[in-house]
Amino acid sequence: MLFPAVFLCLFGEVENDLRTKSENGGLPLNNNRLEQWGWAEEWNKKWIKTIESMSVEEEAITAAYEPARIIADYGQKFGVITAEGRRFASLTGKFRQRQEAGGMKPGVGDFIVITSHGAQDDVKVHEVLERSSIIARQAAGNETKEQIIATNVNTLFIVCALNKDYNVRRLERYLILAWNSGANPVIVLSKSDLNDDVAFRLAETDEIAPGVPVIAVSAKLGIGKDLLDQYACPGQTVALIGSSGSGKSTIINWLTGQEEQITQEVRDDDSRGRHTTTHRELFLLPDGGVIIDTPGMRELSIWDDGDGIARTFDDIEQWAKQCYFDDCQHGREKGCAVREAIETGTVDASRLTNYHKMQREIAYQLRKEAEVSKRNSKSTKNAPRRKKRGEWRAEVEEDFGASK
Ligand SMILES: Nc1nc2c(ncn2[C@@H]2O[C@H](COP(=O)(O)OP(=O)(O)OP(=O)(O)O)[C@@H](O)[C@H]2O)c(=O)[nH]1
Ligand SMILES: [Zn+2]
Repeated sequence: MLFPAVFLCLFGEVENDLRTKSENGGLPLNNNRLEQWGWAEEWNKKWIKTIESMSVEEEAITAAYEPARIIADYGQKFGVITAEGRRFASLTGKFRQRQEAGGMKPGVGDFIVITSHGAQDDVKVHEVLERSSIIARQAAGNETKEQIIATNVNTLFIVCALNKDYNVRRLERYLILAWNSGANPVIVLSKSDLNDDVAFRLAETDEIAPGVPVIAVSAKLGIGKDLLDQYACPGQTVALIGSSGSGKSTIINWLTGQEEQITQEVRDDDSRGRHTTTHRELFLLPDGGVIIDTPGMRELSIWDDGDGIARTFDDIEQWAKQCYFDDCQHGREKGCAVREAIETGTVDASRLTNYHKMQREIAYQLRKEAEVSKRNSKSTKNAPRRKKRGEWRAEVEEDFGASK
């Protein structure tokens, strides 16, 4: 046994002894509630690491630290799964201070360290375990800020309907986000009943997403569920992203076997109402595993801090290595291998256009970010007003124009 301390009883009797801080290494074998919600072996290690790095905070003097998972974000409060079931939780004062000082914000999917006194609303969030993946985008509006969509996701379903919503350029945008997240992307072409030539669309999508599984499903006709089930299985966390109306909620209902999303319990006490709770929630799948719904996106500005562009446009980057000039922009330069690939029909011209566009967008974000931090470091008194609508925004809307 690798971690003899791991299986000490953490959930049963709470030991008020401070020894529990270092000894309560993880989950007892006979408690499978968090395992149902995606807790796997790797989290035991992360749990020990986190607990050992923490001091004993005020709340932890009378209650031991316990693991939990965030399943919903209501703003001030979070919906969490603890050993006892669903609870509302809030950040400790110390955590909030850290966050206000620019520290990280917990997100849906996070495994966390809590203290609980058994009461419904008394759960405190002390710490977040190191994430295995972060699905994030550039926050809507003109702020330069990362917005976390979901964390600790194994597979990301990029959902695109096989109707007029279908748009390969938008899929490329989602792929950049996916590759940056650390989750494995799977493209799900939904509403296959609305298309007469699904095989054509599958092939077309394959071309722009080398190495990414592409599947077609119809929730309406019940076709392709087995293709989704291979990812949505025990111990796995799946999240869905895609435009508004692409069929994400319908897929969740289909996989969970629920007509209504099963959040009533939490929603009843949620003063912020129905709308917010139908979004960005984590649901349990009947055979194990969890699935996260995310809001339909009207726009998606990518937040590139990884190799998302390089992986999404790997074919272009490979051709570019063969260009005559190292700094070739693939315009009219002599000996451009990318142009040649386009002329021979190997690469689509609009794919190159999108590649340039995504690079411009990221460069613009980075410039803006630099400006903001420069401005923040000076007096804010004479700071120039923000532009209302940047050029990048118009380009994002162009990609999302067809969707609601
Ligand atoms: N024909 C057909 N329609 C579908 C299918 N799946 C979903 N729809 C319809 O598409 C519409 C949008 O589906 P939703 O599941 O609400 O889409 P969503 O992506 O969750 O939308 P947001 O919540 O706005 O992000 C609904 O009217 C569904 O009935 C399908 O397989 N075939
Ligand atoms: Zn070139």
